[in-house]
Amino acid sequence: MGDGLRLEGVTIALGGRMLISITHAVEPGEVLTIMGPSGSGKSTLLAYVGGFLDRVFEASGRVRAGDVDLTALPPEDRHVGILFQDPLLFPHMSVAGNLLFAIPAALRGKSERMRLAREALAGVELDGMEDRDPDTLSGGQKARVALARVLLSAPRTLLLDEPFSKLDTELRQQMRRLVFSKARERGLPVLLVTHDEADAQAAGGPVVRIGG
Ligand SMILES: Nc1ncnc2c1ncn2[C@@H]1O[C@H](COP(=O)(O)OP(=O)(O)OP(=O)(O)O)[C@@H](O)[C@H]1O
Repeated sequence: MGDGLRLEGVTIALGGRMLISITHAVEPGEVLTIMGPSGSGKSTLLAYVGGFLDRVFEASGRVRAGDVDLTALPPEDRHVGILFQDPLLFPHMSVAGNLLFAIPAALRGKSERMRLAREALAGVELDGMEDRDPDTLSGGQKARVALARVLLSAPRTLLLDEPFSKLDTELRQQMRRLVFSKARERGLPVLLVTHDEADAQAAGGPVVRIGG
């Protein structure tokens, strides 16, 4: 089981106006849903956790994963996995290429890397799709490749920025189940940003409402 995530006295302001003020603990496998009107600062909070907040914002407070203070680390050392609205697959690489790219560099053996990529594809019910071009996949399949890729990157926490919003109702339900079950299996704490109350309900965890 992984570590929990703690937001400790996190405040983010823009031009002297306070956008976010939050203290919250997220248990391993738990989803904290963050809701609020457009422009309230939801994506900004994820950027702070990921370490890529634009310098125009004034931010303070700590983000900890277990005993590790993520705020003291550069983004590449935080091991934070992110899924956005768009799957953001590299179009010039095969599905396997997109997956291999995410595997930590320390795992160098080619056949071992390929085995992990195949296993990750099977884990999102895309067995045998490794040679396909992303362009030839459906929206739901692309979303699952993006999920497989983020899981392969060995994240210690998952940030979800409206990752279901472009999927139709049925696919959205499937994708929610898949993402939340993977997070539970691996004991990953999750921050989910969404406008959709049904996402929050499916996530089953606490909901924080910001702004408005
Ligand atoms: N790089 C930036 N420079 C200046 N202002 C920014 C920047 N990025 C975001 N903002 C502003 O910060 C505020 C919060 O934006 P953010 O994207 O976090 O909102 P959000 O709640 O995620 O909105 P939405 O639901 O529309 O995605 C907004 O007023 C936005 O205009």
